[in-house]
Amino acid sequence: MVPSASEIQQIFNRIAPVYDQFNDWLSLGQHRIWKRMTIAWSEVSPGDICLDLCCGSGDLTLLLAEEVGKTGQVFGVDFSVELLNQARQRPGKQEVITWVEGDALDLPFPDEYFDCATIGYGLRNVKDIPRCLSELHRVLKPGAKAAILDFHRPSNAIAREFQHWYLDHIVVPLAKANGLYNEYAYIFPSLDRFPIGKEQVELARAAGFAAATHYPIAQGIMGVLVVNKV
Ligand SMILES: C/C(=C\Cc1cc(O)c2ccccc2c1O)CCC[C@H](C)CCC[C@H](C)CCCC(C)C
Ligand SMILES: C[S@@+](CC[C@H](N)C(=O)[O-])C[C@H]1O[C@@H](n2cnc3c(N)ncnc32)[C@H](O)[C@@H]1O
Repeated sequence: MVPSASEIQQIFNRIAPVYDQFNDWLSLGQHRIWKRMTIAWSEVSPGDICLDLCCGSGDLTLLLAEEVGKTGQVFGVDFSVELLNQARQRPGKQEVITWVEGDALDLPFPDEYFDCATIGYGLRNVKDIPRCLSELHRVLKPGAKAAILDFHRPSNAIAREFQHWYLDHIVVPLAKANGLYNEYAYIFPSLDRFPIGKEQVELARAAGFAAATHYPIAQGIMGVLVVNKV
């Protein structure tokens, strides 16, 4: 069964206390590299006004904040109050960041407001991917780029087998031991129905992005969709 938006919100509120620690453990620290690659693809520059959509505990938001310098601004948007609370407490360049409790499907920003944007592990979790992409397109300035990091279903059969095995035998048991079985068991079905790279490119074009490229990373277990509003 596909969870409702409020069930998704509850999943992330419940995992908030362990979210960062689990990401480090489960990815053996690799998610930090994938997030730095995402920042590079966003082409963030000093002085930019940036959006980190579905910011969660704020990894990408804090990385963007390092790049925009003193004159830039970064907005981190999420609908999980508990993850936003974690984000607010983290060390880093908080002075250029505004944390916003909001819905990725109905963004509280004017048209053409942002110079660049990121989404980390958010697109797969929203209820309406075309609408999320269309909102992203609306709030970006002409010429702006966005980089969207998420799980991906590898085309290589060995990598695909490994991904299934890892989710079933490492991720879910660790979560279960910490009373979070349902929350982490949700990752596999959400990945199973998530469009693959080629389909993501088509969705981005339909949302109005003139250019869109999907880059598989980590043997195709993850991917970054880079979109450009021309
Ligand atoms: C970054 C990670 C998870 C983010 C994440 C995303 C979600 O949508 C969730 C939904 C519900 C609960 C939690 C999450 C959530 O934490 C961690 C990802 C780890 C991966 C499962 C795979 C890591 C595999 C390897 C150890 C790296 C292999 C690299 C290689 C080159 C093959
Ligand atoms: C897996 S977490 C990713 C957090 C962070 N971006 C990262 O890379 O670690 C997915 C996030 O998407 C948020 N999310 C899902 N649907 C949303 C929506 N409609 N509006 C705002 N946030 C949403 C969740 O609350 C959660 O914080």
